[in-house]
Amino acid sequence: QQVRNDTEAISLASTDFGHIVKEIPEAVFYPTTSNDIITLLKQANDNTTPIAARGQGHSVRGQSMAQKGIVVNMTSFGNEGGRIIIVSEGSSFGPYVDVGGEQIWINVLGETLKHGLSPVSWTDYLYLSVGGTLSNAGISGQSFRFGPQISNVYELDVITGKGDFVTCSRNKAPDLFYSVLGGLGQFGIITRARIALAPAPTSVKWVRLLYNDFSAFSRDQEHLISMNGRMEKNGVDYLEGFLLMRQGPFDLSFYPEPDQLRITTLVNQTGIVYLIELAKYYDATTQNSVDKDLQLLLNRLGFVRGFAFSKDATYLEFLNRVRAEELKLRKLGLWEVPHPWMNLFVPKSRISDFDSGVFKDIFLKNKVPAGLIIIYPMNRNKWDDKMSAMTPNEDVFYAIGLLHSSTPEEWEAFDNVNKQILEFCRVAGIMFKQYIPHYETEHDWINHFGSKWGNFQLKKLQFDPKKILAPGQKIFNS
Ligand SMILES: Cc1cc2nc3c(=O)[nH]c(=O)nc-3n(C[C@H](O)[C@H](O)[C@H](O)COP(=O)(O)OP(=O)(O)OC[C@H]3O[C@@H](n4cnc5c(N)ncnc54)[C@H](O)[C@@H]3O)c2cc1C
Repeated sequence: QQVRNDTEAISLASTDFGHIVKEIPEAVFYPTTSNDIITLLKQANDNTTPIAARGQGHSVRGQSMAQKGIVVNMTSFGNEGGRIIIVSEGSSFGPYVDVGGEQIWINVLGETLKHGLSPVSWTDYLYLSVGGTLSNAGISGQSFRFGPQISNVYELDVITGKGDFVTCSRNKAPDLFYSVLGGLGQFGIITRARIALAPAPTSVKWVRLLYNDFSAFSRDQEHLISMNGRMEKNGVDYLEGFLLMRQGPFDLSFYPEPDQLRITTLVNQTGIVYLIELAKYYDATTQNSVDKDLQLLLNRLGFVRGFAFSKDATYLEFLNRVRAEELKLRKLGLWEVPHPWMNLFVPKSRISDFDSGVFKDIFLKNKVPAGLIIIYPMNRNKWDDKMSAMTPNEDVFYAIGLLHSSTPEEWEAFDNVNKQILEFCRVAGIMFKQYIPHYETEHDWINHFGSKWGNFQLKKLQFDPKKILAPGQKIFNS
């Protein structure tokens, strides 16, 4: 059945991973072909019905919801067409894969690995849809070298808000291509993406290094991302970072049991331990040299001696690492809980002020439970400013994820901490950008898009003049 308004379909479409916002649609539409979506969008234009594509609903603030509108549940898409994931190896720009916008990245990886190939840029968690991550940017520890996922797209099929089917790329209908990438679902529904591939490694050295000093930590992170050529052999293949804070909570399961106590002691002594997580990929041809290469690299870094931990994983295990966390949390009933998450991009020139004002003052001093805090730098020249995604205006900026899980009673307290952080940045004049942004007033959106706002508005008029798409973002209907 293509249109459903039963309780099950409606209640799924009126919630998301955030468990904070609830917006109830009139109905949920289950398309199988592009024509289904075209017909729906043409009708919706006639009636000005709000329409939201829902990939996996892993937004945290209702971005894939449509109050009194129609949610397009993309999971049914492609079921009749058979064209879901196709790997092509011979082309002038190298191997690529054509994937449905509804596909989740774990399945893209599974298919491409059968050919010994893999996308190069990832998100930490792979059960997100291609259309959903390309509507934001898609970032992870590979972004410093390859850019976000949106930098690795060759072509898209998009059904615009007007209901027109358009194949677009840097050369063909480039306005639509650039608008849609990072475009928060405002211009069209992505039904296919052509994504760059490269030979896949088989294995990974997965390393964590502990620091008790922020400046040594950030210096090393910035040094590691400066080695960012596509074929770079001496650097790392993945780089992220985390915080371990005295007040917790933190998870020590990565580390050998005999080391866990001394890690806890280090955290208690210093209050905050900064942790670099890096990975070096290898395969049969490099397995004899990878340990030596890694050692050479580590010798030059300033982590606390004796606090380097390494393990081997398959490439698949490593990329799919968050799945193991998900399954653990699900078992404890801690996955489907409120997630008042906030992600920021902070310019390198102000990162140490952010450390003092947010990590040391707001969190540590006030003993605020910190949840998972992720922090790692990226190179802006790997992003394409013609795309809709926003970054700070500096060559290097840090992605900071403040990923709290909470009880239904407590999420507002965490959200108040988020507000305090935003206020701190405002007062300190830190020119950050929100990633996976959440704003509720036009004024804030104008501020977010800065000099791109005029063009963003124009493209909205061109591709979705009735402003029916992705109302849950609250950009044009706040
Ligand atoms: C556990 C977890 C880990 C995460 N880790 C990362 C990470 O490491 N890096 C990162 O970058 N992000 C990460 N995210 C955030 C994630 O990338 C975004 O929330 C993304 O939007 C989720 O994809 P989705 O398929 O669930 O999208 P949805 O929540 O379903 O949709 C998001 C937006 O995209 C629109 N949309 C959905 N499908 C389409 C389509 N086919 N065409 C056009 N628009 C569409 C929706 O209307 C909505 O506005 C994480 C999220 C979670 C829950």
